[in-house]
Amino acid sequence: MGSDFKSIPLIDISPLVEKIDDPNMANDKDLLQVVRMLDDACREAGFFYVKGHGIAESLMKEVRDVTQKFFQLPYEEKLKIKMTPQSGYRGYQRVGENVTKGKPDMHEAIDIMRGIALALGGPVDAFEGKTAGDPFWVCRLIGYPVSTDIPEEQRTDTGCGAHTDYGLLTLVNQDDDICALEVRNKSGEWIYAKPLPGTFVCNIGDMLKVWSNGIYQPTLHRVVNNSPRYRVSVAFFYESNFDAAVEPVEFCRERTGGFAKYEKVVYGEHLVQKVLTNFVM
Ligand SMILES: O=C(O)CCC(=O)C(=O)O
Ligand SMILES: [Fe+2]
Repeated sequence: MGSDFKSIPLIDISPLVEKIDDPNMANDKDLLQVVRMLDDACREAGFFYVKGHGIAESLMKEVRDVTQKFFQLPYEEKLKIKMTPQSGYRGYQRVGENVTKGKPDMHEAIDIMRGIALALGGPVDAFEGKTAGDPFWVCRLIGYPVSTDIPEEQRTDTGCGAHTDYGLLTLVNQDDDICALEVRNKSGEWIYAKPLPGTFVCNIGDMLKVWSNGIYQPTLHRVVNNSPRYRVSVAFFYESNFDAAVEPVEFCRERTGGFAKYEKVVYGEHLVQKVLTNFVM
């Protein structure tokens, strides 16, 4: 579990995308090969790139361009959609408002999500009648300013401090010409997840560790924008339902000595605990 990987694998998932609704998918050799590569990547690095996902590179770029445009607006404009408890913790977060391990992160962001208001006791009506049992996802648009554009008294050296993601799987559409996302291997070296145009960088989160009884381990990562340009990324977090009780599944327990290495976790509780320690208002 975990290794001294020096680079992050790139996986062409087109056989999987093509056959995803095919009842005979389990007999497809190309598809099985993709599944094997995904399995290896989750065991070794906890990180992988995907191509062949079917989303046009032009659309991925457009999403980043719109994100960039929003963050260029005057601060007063951005504040019109400010993230508050009343907004269900959706909306705009200024530079320094997000905190990782006690240190303010040098990024601004917009969170678009559902479910979390219920978990945090926010207004349920903001969520169009959705209930706690609905699948949970969060989309986060992130901007990392050039450090000299941040007032010196606010400035730290990290765009986003070292962390693992909370949920199951994260997909990141990152700027295609700025190297800033770093992933830690077992020896403690930081390996760049350098941009590969047209790909998503994917990584597994804390819940997949519990579910797989530790066969898959989430990997620490951080963002440091040392480039002379503003960087944007768009992250999609795929998560457990907030009321889901996640525990090691039986076939993973059998493969790892027969007993559960992790206790049952109610996802909403894990999330609230992590989000509240990551947030200042
Ligand atoms: O901006 C990135 O490339 C990654 C951001 C990240 O790790 C996160 O928001 O959890
Ligand atoms: Fe992350």
